[in-house]
Amino acid sequence: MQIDVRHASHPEAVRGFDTETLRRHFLVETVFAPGDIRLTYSHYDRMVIGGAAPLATALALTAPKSIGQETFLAERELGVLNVGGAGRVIVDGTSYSLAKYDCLYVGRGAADVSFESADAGSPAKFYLVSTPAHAGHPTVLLTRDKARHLTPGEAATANKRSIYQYIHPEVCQSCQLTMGFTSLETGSIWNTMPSHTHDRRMEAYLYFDLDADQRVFHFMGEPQQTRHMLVANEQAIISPPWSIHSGAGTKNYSFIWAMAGDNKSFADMDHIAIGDLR
Ligand SMILES: O=C[C@H](O)[C@@H](O)CC(=O)C(=O)O
Ligand SMILES: [Zn+2]
Repeated sequence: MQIDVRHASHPEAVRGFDTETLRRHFLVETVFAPGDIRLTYSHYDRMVIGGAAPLATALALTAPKSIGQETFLAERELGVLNVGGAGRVIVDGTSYSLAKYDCLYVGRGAADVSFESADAGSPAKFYLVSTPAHAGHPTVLLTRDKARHLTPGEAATANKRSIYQYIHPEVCQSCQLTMGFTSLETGSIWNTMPSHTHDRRMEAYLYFDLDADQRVFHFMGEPQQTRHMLVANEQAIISPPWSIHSGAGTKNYSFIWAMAGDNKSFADMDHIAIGDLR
């Protein structure tokens, strides 16, 4: 297991970042390393994102020094969403089967968490998001049919999409974590346009189901100081609370979004008119 610590950047500093510096601070190039767990610890709201990609043997979630606890979830909650083949997450001896697009919420205090693939030839890819938590909520398996399903956007603006909300106040209890995924229809390429910010919460995206030779132009930055990063399949971005987070793909794709901060609202976004972006 490896953990990469990313400190928070002030928006005034980010105005001067070149491409490599932007990518070093805000892009996670390797989320899934076969047979390993890779984590990135962001100091924005202390969100940890990463991937568990088990092959023939199970992978255990241990507590690196950055977490400061005996066990990873001693003071944290965890969301797991599978974007690979079928697999299992074992939490304190209880095994949960996750097909692709299934999600598991693991409450604070779970001591032993491990990940297995059902078939090493078609390995599971568990995307992980963990945030500090000060109460224990029940661990719950959320299959795709349990998610809240929204269908915003239009073909004319190339943003017709399905949003599946899993770790969401109407679906499951959590302390501060919200998590789900969004899938664009063929021919639609824009996510989150018009853009928004929510300084109350940071956000992270994992782009997936994107063809290997295609890319997403991910837009970030203050609304009048936008920058972009070119993102490939199964790469993640960290979105600071002050930043827009919108993407335009060279083809349709999906992405897992997750947020942490002062509330779990989806209704308080600060929208930015397209004409006001710079
Ligand atoms: O604050 C909410 C997040 O940015 C995502 O839920 C947005 C999203 O999935 C979309 O517009 O497609
Ligand atoms: Zn957002």
